[in-house]
Amino acid sequence: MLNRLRRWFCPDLGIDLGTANTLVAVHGAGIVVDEPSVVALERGKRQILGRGAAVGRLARQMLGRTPDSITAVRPLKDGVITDFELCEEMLQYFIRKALRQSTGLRPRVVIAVPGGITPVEKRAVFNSAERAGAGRIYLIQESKAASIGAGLPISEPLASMVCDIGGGTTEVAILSLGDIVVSKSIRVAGDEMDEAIVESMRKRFSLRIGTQTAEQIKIQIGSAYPLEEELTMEVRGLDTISGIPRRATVTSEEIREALRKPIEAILESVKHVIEQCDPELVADLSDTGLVLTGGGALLRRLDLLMREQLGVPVRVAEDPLTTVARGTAICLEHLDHWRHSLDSETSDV
Ligand SMILES: Nc1ncnc2c1ncn2[C@@H]1O[C@H](COP(=O)(O)OP(=O)(O)OP(=O)(O)O)[C@@H](O)[C@H]1O
Repeated sequence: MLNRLRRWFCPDLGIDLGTANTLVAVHGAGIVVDEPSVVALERGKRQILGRGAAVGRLARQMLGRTPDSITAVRPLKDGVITDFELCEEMLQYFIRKALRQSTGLRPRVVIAVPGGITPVEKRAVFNSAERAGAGRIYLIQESKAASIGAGLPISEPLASMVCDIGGGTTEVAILSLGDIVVSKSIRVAGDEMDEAIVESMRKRFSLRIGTQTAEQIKIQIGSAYPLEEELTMEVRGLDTISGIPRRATVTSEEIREALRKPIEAILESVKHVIEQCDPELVADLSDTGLVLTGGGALLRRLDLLMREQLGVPVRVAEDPLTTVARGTAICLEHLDHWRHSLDSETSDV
């Protein structure tokens, strides 16, 4: 009763602290924060602009287009915190936004983290969350949160497989009886795809573009497998020889070729996980298949390529960008069931 009252005043928060986006989910209210993981600073200073409000969407608009006096920074890279102070301020901003009104109480939070993070990186997440105002803090592996969010029957004695392709990391796991049986986390995901497009534009078209433009190209015409109708897009950039702005028309075939390496790396990690798994569980996969989550799952026809290469059914989760955050919220809802398998720490509540 006391707990329920406490939660009414200060709801528990599920957080997908991502390289590209941070999402906060509240039980009963769904996703209440969905913003890019970016902060804007005055160049040479450590203070976030707008008295700490230039965070998320507002800061992202500044990324790559900032006047010389302003710089926009992402506090995470490859799924882990690279700037502790800024990450803490960003988290604080998002937690406040999610709670709407301050009661002085510290919320319980479940934070999704990549499977491959080191103890030092884990500590950084605990510390940032604690200083950002969290009470008891639980860490859950992203692949597990993704499986829960995608509604996979992971508590059953049956293999479920998930591949979460985010901005900084790809998390692949086979789960059964509530836990991860085999997993792999690689630091190749959406950001690496954007870099591959930047590189290809430079080599093929002698055109310099930023990663923001590369991401737009990926989203607009990117694909992993031939399309029924191939697409084109006009891209603006700087001619690497003359140094003046120029346009070029790029095709989806060219972008597919540019994305070949990162996609191959992701496919290899999925194959590796399948190879490591017990044959009995692998047999289940021909029925249960693989579920793709994370923003990278939205790449056109990635499911088709994977199905062809892996020989198991592959489907994209519903609303893949929010699957991990929804998984953390479900986990909070059934904390007694999941608690034993989570890392946890508490600050003075
Ligand atoms: N339609 C799309 N096609 C391809 N990629 C997409 C699409 N929409 C978003 N993305 C990519 O998805 C990535 C962001 O996904 P997501 O929000 O799941 O990652 P994250 O949780 O922030 O990262 P991580 O889990 O690595 O910390 C970005 O690289 C973005 O470019």
